[in-house]
Amino acid sequence: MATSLTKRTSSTEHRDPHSAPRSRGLYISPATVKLNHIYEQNRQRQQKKDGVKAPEPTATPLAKGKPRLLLMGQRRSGKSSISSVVFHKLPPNETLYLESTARIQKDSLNSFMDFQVWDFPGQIDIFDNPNFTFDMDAIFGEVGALIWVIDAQDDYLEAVSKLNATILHLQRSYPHILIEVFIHKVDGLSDDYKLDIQRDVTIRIQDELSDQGVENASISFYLTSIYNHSIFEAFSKVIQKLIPRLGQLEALLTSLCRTCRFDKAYLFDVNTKIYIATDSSPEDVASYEICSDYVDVIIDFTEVYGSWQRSPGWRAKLEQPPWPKRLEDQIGCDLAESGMILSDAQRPIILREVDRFLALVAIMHEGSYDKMPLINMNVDEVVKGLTEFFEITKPKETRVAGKDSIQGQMEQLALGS
Ligand SMILES: Nc1nc2c(ncn2[C@@H]2O[C@H](COP(=O)(O)OP(=O)(O)OP(=O)(O)O)[C@@H](O)[C@H]2O)c(=O)[nH]1
Repeated sequence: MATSLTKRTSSTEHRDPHSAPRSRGLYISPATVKLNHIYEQNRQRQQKKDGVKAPEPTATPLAKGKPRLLLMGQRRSGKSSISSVVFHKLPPNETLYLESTARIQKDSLNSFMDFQVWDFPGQIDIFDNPNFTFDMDAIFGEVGALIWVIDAQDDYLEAVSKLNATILHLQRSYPHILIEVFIHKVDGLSDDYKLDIQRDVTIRIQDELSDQGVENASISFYLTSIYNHSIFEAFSKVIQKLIPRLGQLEALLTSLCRTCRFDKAYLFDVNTKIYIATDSSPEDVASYEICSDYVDVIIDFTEVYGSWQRSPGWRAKLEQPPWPKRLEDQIGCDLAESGMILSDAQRPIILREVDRFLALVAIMHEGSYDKMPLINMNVDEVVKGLTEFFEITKPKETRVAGKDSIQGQMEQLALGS
C-alpha cells in the first residue's frame, strides 16, 4: 500500500476585500447563500420596525464575500496566536514574538469552503470609541460567527463585561451571528480550575443577558490552548456550524462506520487539521488527536516525496514479481491512500484523499485487515459521495475547472508518478 497525499495546495492569502474579485468570486457556497438570506431578512425586519426605508445593500453580501469568522477580545488574549497557529502553521512557541495587532488583519482561506478570518485589534473598543465611527455593516454584515477570546490566565472580569456589551449590540442588529467564546490559555491550569472558570464565565454572561431581557442568544463555550489540540477542535466545531447540510455529511460517515465497523471517522481539511464532519458516535479526544497527528505525518511525508518521479528502471523493478502488475494496479484505489497500525491497541488507521483539500481518516477495529477489499470498496463509495456533495454546490463553470485541476493533481499523485 502506498502513501501519498496531495501537497498543500490551498493557500492563505492576505487580501484587501475591496480589491478586484478573483475569478473564483463566481463561486457561491451554500453557506454564503444562507448568510445572504439572513442578511436580507434582517434588513427587511429593520425596515419594518423603523418605518423608514433601510438602504439597499450597495453590493449584495453574496457577491462580495465568503462566510466570515471574526476574532475579538482584549489585548494579548491570544487572537493573533490562534489565527497564526491554526491557519498559518506557526509553531505555538513562536507566538511569543508576535506584535500587538494595530489594524484588522484579514485572511482569506481557500479551502473546501472559502471563508475569511478577521483578527480584530484588542486595543480598539468598537462600541465605545469616541474617536472613530465604524461601518458596522462592513464589519459585521457578513460575519457568520464571532469568536470572543478570553485570557483564562488573567483577570477576566473586564473581558466578560465587554463581551456582554458586544452581545447586546449584536443582538439588536445582527442576531444571526453565532457567539463562540474561547476561554483561552487553559494550558497549565488544573482540570477543576478550568471548569470553575468556564462555569463562572457562563453564569456571568447568562445573568447579564437575562437582566437585559436577552434569552435566546446562541452562545457556546470552549476551553482552548494553542499548545494542544483543543484549539483545532474548537475551530472545527465553529466551522461545522457554518457548513450547510452538515447532517448529510455526518450521516454518510455514520453509515460508513456502521458498515465497515470503524470506531470513528473524520473528514479533515488537511491544511488546517480542522475536521469538518465526523460520525455520530460520542466524541473522543484521543481519536481526534491521533487522526490529526496522522494527517500531519502524511502531509510532511508528501511534501518530501509527493512529487517524486520514479525512474523507468525503478518502476520496472517495482512491477516485477512478486507483484507482477502495473504500479497503478497494485493498490486498492486510484487516489491517495495510506494506512498505519497503532501499536498499543492494534487498531489500524486508514486515510483516503477526497480532493485536494479534504481527507477521510478513520480508525478501524483490530483485525480489520482481513476485510480490506470490502472496506476499500465502501470507502471508495463514500469518497465518491463526498466528492459529489462538494461538487453540486459549485456553479457549472467552476465545476469543470475544478474537476480539471483535481484530475491534474490525481494524475500527478497516481502512485509512483
Ligand atoms: N500559555 C499560553 N499563551 C498563549 C496562548 N495563546 C497565546 N498565548 C500568548 O499570549 C500572548 C499574546 O498573544 P497575541 O496573539 O499577540 O494576542 P492578541 O489577542 O492578538 O493581542 P492584540 O494583537 O494586542 O489584540 C503571546 O505571548 C502568546 O504567546 C495559549 O494558548 N497559552
